[in-house]
This record gives sequence, structure tokens and C-alpha cells, in this order.
Amino acid sequence: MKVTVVGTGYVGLVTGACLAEIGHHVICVDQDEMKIEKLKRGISPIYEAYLEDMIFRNIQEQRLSFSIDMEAAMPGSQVVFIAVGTPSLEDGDVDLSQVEKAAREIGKHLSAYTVIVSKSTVPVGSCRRIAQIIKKNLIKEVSFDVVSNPEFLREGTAIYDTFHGDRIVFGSRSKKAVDILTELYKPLHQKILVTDPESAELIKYASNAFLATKISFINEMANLCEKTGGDIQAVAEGMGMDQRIGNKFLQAGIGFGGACFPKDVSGLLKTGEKYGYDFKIIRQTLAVNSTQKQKPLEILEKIIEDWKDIKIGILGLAFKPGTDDVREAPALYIIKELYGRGVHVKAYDPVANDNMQSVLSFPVTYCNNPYDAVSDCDAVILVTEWQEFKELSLRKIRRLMKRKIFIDGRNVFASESMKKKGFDYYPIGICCKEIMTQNLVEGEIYIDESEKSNYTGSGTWNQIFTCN
Ligand SMILES: NC(=O)C1=CN([C@@H]2O[C@H](COP(=O)(O)OP(=O)(O)OC[C@H]3O[C@@H](n4cnc5c(N)ncnc54)[C@H](O)[C@@H]3O)[C@@H](O)[C@H]2O)C=CC1
Ligand SMILES: O=C(O)[C@H]1O[C@H](OP(=O)(O)OP(=O)(O)OC[C@H]2O[C@@H](n3ccc(=O)[nH]c3=O)[C@H](O)[C@@H]2O)[C@H](O)[C@@H](O)[C@@H]1O
Repeated sequence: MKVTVVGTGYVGLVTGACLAEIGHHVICVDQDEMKIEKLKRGISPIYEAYLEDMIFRNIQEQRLSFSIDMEAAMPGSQVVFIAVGTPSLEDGDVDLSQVEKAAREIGKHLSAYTVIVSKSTVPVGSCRRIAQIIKKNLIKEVSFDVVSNPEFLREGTAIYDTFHGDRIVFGSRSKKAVDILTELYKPLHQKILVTDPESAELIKYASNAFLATKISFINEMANLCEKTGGDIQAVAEGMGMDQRIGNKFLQAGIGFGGACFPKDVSGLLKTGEKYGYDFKIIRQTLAVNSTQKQKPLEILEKIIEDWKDIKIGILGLAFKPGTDDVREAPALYIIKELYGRGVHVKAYDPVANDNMQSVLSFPVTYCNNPYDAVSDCDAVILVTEWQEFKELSLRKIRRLMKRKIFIDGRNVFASESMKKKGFDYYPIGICCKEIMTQNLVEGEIYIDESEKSNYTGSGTWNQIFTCN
């Protein structure tokens, strides 16, 4: 089948390359000339495992090509994917300008029946709007269908996710369109759910908002663990063993980031507002996440008395491992805050140094390896759990650091072992101070000095704890 993909961001490129891989003839169009020039030479603008090889191979085998010209790309395409960006506006609403522009251009170049697929994440009702725009811009009278086909890939595992997805969703009332798309995706052998466009559009937002809420929930549990002496990893393990809950997306840390969760949760909240509905849970999901990002700073505020001449090393800049994407990355927020306190920030990421440098105007020292990034530092904050960091020589890290404050934002290391190695170690959701067992009276509540003034409880219980 001949397919056009409009937009060569993560989704456009992965969709295009994977459809070519399963035998279709795909042309990817982008308005960004430089990107297209690179892609024509087989160079991927994003870091994603296996993607560049797949692009290169499919160009060579003449199933994949790139263009900036919609007029040349569209003729003969049975399916046109819209995979352009839908970023957040200032107020959290969804900016649909790229989608609307793509729809106008598709309308102008439509010459025979075509299935137009919305792969971009768009608010409920957008397929209807896309169809209106296309209709308004048609040069000649042709029929077409617009189908919502949301994308569920994760950055870092995008190719795997495409070939091993849990489901493919088609939102359409047209049997003809659904049959064509079913044929297109047939080689993937995945479960297909066919529903109306409105439900398909909502499935995408509901899925992202639910996963983000699961993360905020476990982060709140982590905060409670710190106060009560629990260990969030044990709590998550115990919860995850219940198959109704599942063990995925229960990794506590310093909050979620990326191009999608923050913007899609805000977008769903805005949809609620537009329809007169206050979506209380996801409002709190966002609020919890923004507090969680502050955790490393809260920890440091308690330890560092004078910020003058403080040097801090950041390990990991990408919003998650496996990608060079720094959009809404927790590291962005942390670096800005540290810079505001006059800290000299050193940073290292295996692949995202350049991207961070292009969005941050502050003078950060970008390093070529993790050891340089921690060298002579008062504190280190591990922000992204790259495999490379799990294999670090901690003895060397300790030796290189000035003070030994280690904030582990992703709970990569074991508390006991870090303490034994001489670090002043701060994981997330794990109570770190030694539990004092002398002079304790059963039935009394013991809390840390700094928490005394906040304690308002009147009862007693048998658990004895001290916390950071
Ligand atoms: N990044 C991800 O992992 C995922 C993204 N999504 C959704 O997919 C959509 C695309 O996301 P990304 O790939 O991250 O986008 P992106 O913002 O990285 O890239 C969009 C691309 O579209 C191009 N573009 C914009 N308007 C165009 C036009 N009229 N004609 C030709 N090219 C045009 C831009 O130049 C850019 O290269 C968004 O709605 C996003 O929410 C969904 C699932 C996963
Ligand atoms: O719509 C999208 O763009 C995509 O958004 C997410 O994918 P992605 O943002 O690439 O990455 P995730 O693996 O979901 O991680 C998102 C953020 O949550 C954080 N996270 C994830 C899992 C967890 O247990 N804890 C946690 O803090 C990660 O560190 C990261 O910052 C969804 O997982 C995809 O299904 C969806 O297609």
C-alpha cells in the first residue's frame, strides 16, 4: 500500500519506518527542510534504538523516502497519516495549529478517496474538525474518511512497542476506512479495537492520564514511606503482585516528564473545563508531579547552609533513559533552580547533552563522562536511570566528590550499600537514618527533631521510626 506520513517527529518517523519495514511504500513529509535533507541521507534526527538502521535499510530497499513537498507526495496514497506536534499552549490547552495546517494541505492535494489518519494526540472532537478543514480546502470533489488511530509508543522503546503493542485503536464510523487500515496493519498481528472517533480520542488521553496518575500515586506513597519508615520499593513490589494493579509504572522518583504526560494531562484537564467538568484527580496528578520535581532541592536546602561556591553534578538530562529528548525533563527544572541559587552545575548524559545545551541558556559545564561530572562536586543528583549509571564505580565517584551527598532521584542504588561506601545517600521513598533502638518505649511515637513541630497526631502506635 502507498502511505504518506505528515510530520517526522518521533511518531511520524517510527510510524513511517515501521510501515516500510512491513512492506508498505511510505513517503514522510516534513516542512523542516534540514531534517528532510538529513533523513534522505539516512540520518535520524532523534536518538532511538534501531530507528536509524531501519530508516537506512528501507531507503536502500526503496520502500521509504522523504520530501518537503506534499503535492508530490500525496498522489496514489491510500492512507495519509497526520503525525505533527500538538504542544501545550501557555494555559495548558492543546495547540492544534500544526494539525490544522496539515489538514489544510491535505485537503488541497486530495485527488481520490483517501483514509486520513490522526496519529497526533488530539482532543475529543478533533477528527470532526479535521474533516471540516479538509472539506473546506478540497480543490475537487473527492470522498475521504478521517480516522482516529492514537499512538501508544514510548520513547526509548518505540520500535519494540510498535511491533509488540497491546492494541491498535481505530476510531471511525466508516467500514471502508477500517477495512483499509486493518489490511495496512495486518502484518503486525495485534489486537484491534474499533470504536467511534470520540472514544478513540479519549482512549489516548485516558491512557496517558491514568499512567501519569499511577506515577503520582506511587510518588505520594514514597513521601509517606519517608515519614513512616517504609520502603517504597517493597511497597510497590507488594502492590504490583496484585494482578489487578500490575507492577508497571510503580517506580517512584522525582516525577514524570517528557513530551507527552505533562501536556496530555493538562490537555485532558482543559477538555474537562470546556465541557464544565472539573477533573479533580488529574488536577492533583499534575500538582503532585510539580512538587515531586522539587525533592532534590528540598533535600539540599536542608543540608547546604551557604550556596556560595557550591558545585553540583547532574547525572542524566533526558526525561527518561533510551532517548535524547529533554522536553519537560525533570533535569531542566532542577538545573534552572540550582542556577538560581548560584550553583555551578556540571552535567552528563550519554546522548542528551547537546539537546539540553540547545534549550538552556545557562552556563552549565557539559561533561564527556559521568566521572568528570561528579568530580570536585559537593553533591550529585541522579536524574535519569541510564544503565551506564548502574554500572558506575561508586568508589571512584566517592573519591572524586568533595562532599559525599548523593541524591538518587530514581532509586538506582541500594541504601545500605551506599551508606557503607560512605555516601550521604538520599533515595526517594526510603527512610535512610539508622533506626535507633535504645531508650525507646513501646507504644510511643518517635519522630525526627525537624518533624516535631509538624506532628499533630494524638494517638500512639507501636511502630518506632525516625526519618529524614
Ligand atoms: N513523542 C512521542 O513519544 C509520542 C507522541 N505522540 C503524539 O504524536 C504527535 C507528534 O509527536 P512528536 O512526534 O513528538 O512531534 P514533534 O513535535 O517532535 O514533531 C512534529 C513534526 O511535524 C512537523 N510538522 C508540523 N507541521 C507540519 C506540516 N504542516 N507539514 C509537515 N510537517 C509538519 C514538524 O516540523 C516536526 O518535525 C503529538 O500529538 C504527540 O502528542 C503520541 C505518542 C508518542
Ligand atoms: O503519548 C505519548 O507520547 C506516550 O507517553 C508515554 O511514553 P513516554 O513519555 O515516551 O515515556 P514513559 O515510559 O511513559 O515515561 C514517562 C515519564 O514517566 C516517568 N516514569 C515512568 C514510569 C514509572 O514507573 N515512573 C516514572 O517516574 C519516566 O521517568 C518519564 O519521565 C506513554 O507511556 C506512551 O504509551 C505514550 O504513547
